[in-house]
Amino acid sequence: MTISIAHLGPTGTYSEQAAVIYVNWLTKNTVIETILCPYPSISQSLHAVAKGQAHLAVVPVENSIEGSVTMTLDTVWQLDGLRIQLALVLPIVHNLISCATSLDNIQTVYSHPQALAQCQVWLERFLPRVQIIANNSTTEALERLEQEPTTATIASSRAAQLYNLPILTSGINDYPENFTRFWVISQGIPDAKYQISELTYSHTSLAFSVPANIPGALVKPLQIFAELGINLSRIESRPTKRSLGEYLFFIDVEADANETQMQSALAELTNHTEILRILGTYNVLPASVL
Ligand SMILES: O=C(O)C(=O)Cc1ccccc1
Repeated sequence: MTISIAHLGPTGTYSEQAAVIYVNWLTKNTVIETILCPYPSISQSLHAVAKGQAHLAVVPVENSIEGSVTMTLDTVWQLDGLRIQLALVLPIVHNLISCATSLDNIQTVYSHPQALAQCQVWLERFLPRVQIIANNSTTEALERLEQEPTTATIASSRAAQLYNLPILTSGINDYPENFTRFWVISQGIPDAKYQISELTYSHTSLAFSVPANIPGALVKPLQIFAELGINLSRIESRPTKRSLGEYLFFIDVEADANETQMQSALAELTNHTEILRILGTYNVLPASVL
């Protein structure tokens, strides 16, 4: 069986790097064969899965410095039926890739907004006068660098290698401890063949809207987990896009959705939420696999 895996392209993105790690793990642990399919945006890779054009998508969801990748959260909410099969966390090391011989010759820097944000102090210090242009991905502008020696891109060393381009300065992220969490996402019911086969799952991700914008609307959903002694590892709000000040909540819970306590929590949660989506119950690929 061959499955297609959508990811943010063109080739060499951090998302592709995460997809390759997942593919290596699949190859070692299953008989599944894979084909990687680059898409021009995170949203398009998720739409490809929703439309059945790809079996899976590997998308960034959260960075330890910059926080949520809002495009991922918004699209996962919008496309009902997507399921998280697995998570993996990748260390991120950004590099300034350019054919310029010195920083003084650079006029424009391109990259994905997350990468630009993760290097903003470095950029202000070493390239305070350059024009900064946000792209859909860290690799979108790489093909122009050879023709435009006054431009640079922030991307991975793997990307520099793939495009045969020089790294002018390496390790330019503002914080050395820089990690991004990726989700492996499918459409429909969870599928054991894409997951780490263990008896239980370590995480469950939920998203919900609350019935009314009233005092305490969020307290009750949170109280359910507190009272059952279930730990939350993340909470994020996003605008509903219906009216100013109305939010959706994304919650990661350190528990298996199939456990009895979680089943009670989820049943109770339906009484205190407007729309409740269980985005997935899954494990995290161990760091030893990276
Ligand atoms: O543009 C990429 O390479 C991506 O995969 C998005 C991204 C950007 C910066 C850090 C992690 C993921």
